Amino acid sequence: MSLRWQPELLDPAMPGGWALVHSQQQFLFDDNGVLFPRDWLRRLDLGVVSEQGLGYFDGEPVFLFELAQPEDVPGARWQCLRQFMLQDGDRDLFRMLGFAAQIGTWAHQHRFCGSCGSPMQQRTGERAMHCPACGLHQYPRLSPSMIVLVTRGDELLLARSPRFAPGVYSTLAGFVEPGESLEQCVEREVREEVGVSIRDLRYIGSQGWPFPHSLMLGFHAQYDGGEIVPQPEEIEDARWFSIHALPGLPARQSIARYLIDLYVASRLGLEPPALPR
Ligand SMILES: NC(=O)c1ccc[n+]([C@@H]2O[C@H](COP(=O)([O-])OP(=O)(O)OC[C@H]3O[C@@H](n4cnc5c(N)ncnc54)[C@H](O)[C@@H]3O)[C@@H](O)[C@H]2O)c1
Ligand SMILES: [Mg+2]
Ligand SMILES: [Zn+2]
Repeated sequence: MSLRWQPELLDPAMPGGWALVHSQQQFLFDDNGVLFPRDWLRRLDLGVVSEQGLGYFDGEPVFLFELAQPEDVPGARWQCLRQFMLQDGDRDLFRMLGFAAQIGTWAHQHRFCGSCGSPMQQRTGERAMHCPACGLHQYPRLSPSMIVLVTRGDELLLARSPRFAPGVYSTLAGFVEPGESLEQCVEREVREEVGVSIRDLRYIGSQGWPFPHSLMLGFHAQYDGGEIVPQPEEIEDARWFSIHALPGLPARQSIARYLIDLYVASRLGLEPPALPR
């Protein structure tokens, strides 16, 4: 893995450095990019709700200014995290922004103790919020989610959610529920979303996914039985597609796309793709 982006717990009391400005899944940027001199940003007097030391980009310390809402800054604009992902450029930059968005949103949403309502404080020495009144600790939130490509020989079961861009179909995904194993989650989600049963579940790989705080655990599975019945509201359409006539597919940077490309490559005897990180 590349070394341009290295997360690390930096003390915000440290002087200088660069800073990202984040609010509601958007980042401030200008002609020089998303990193601004931190001391210059300080003088703008923005509505910062949390400042976090994130790590090193190209060896330079990077901090985060989390704002309550996106504010106007002369000469700069705001752009969604998803847009940065789709600009097929710098993977390290996107990994840094994905990390920053998750830490910033988490810090913003844990300013007050969920147990007693007191203001929380940032802990020194670990990435956690701490309630001085009742002792509660809160760590950055991660939601394990499974994602699975169901296949039947040369056919792939792909579905579309009403949220997708027109014509795009993808693999099935869903959040793990308390008490369930990943295997049970995959079987349940496939049953709920398309009504079919599966067998020969095989774990393929994982991907951190900052929309909004998922850890994607990717599988291949074989179709076992049942007719496709799309889940009302969640699934607009689901069908079998031949590997020779695929519809619009998810972004190259997603593990959804990797699961599809990997299977197609194996059927066609092609070189396997690399797991996006
Ligand atoms: N990287 C990829 O390739 C890829 C592809 C597809 C989906 N995903 C991600 O997988 C995750 C799950 O996919 P889905 O949207 O199909 O899930 P899903 O099928 O479980 O349905 C989403 C709904 O589940 C509910 N929900 C249950 N637990 C939740 C939790 N912990 N956080 C938020 N909502 C919760 C909400 O009502 C939400 O609207 C999402 O974060 C999505 O962005 C990633
Ligand atoms: Mg789903
Ligand atoms: Zn408390």
